[in-house]
Amino acid sequence: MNILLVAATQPEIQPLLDHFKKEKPFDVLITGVGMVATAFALGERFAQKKYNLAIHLGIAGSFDRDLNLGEVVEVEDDTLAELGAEDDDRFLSIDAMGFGESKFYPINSMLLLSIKKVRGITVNTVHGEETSIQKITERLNPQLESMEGAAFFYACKRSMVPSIQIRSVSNYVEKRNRENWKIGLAVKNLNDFAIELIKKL
Ligand SMILES: O=C(O)c1cccc(C(=O)CC[C@H]2O[C@@H](n3cnc4c(=O)[nH]cnc43)[C@H](O)[C@@H]2O)c1
Repeated sequence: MNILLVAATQPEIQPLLDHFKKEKPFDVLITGVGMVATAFALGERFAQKKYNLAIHLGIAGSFDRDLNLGEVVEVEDDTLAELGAEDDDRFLSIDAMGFGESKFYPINSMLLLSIKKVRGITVNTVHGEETSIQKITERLNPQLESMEGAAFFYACKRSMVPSIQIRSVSNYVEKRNRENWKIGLAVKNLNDFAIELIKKL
């Protein structure tokens, strides 16, 4: 089975790479941060090689205070939150404009994971201001945000590659304060989970 592990940055999956140092039963793609980098890197890779499963691993911000910092979750749908147009004080999604779709899903990977399933959004600009957080909460009520997730699902859908997105909460979405972020904990929990998952595949 050809498995592709995808991450925006290498530090997010370094413990896993160290664990499987000698023999990696998967390929690795470090895309760079953001949707554009992710879509390009995946398009390029999928044109070169056929995969049976792509797994996106990364940290993320949570809108949902019922999720703990460091909690590992599966993103069950992911929306390109900024793709559309302003119509005075209303936001018109790309769907409403009739130009396409903004919400993407994993392609059935047949994996049943015993972690929470959450609604994600994907953004170019990390939310860090109260009014914008309130607005996006009213419009899409997301639980999690990342800068790559929907682009990952999009590329997998276009190439018909079974996909799964696993994220660990590094911070709450709030007025920006990096001191509150628990990146170390999130990376550790994400990698512990992913190592066990890969061993079972
Ligand atoms: O500073 C570090 O040590 C460090 C180690 C690993 C990763 C990072 C990153 O900053 C990764 C950026 C990555 O994280 C996602 N992310 C995390 N929190 C949020 C958020 O609140 N809103 C949106 N995205 C978030 C994002 O997908 C970035 O690609 C640092």
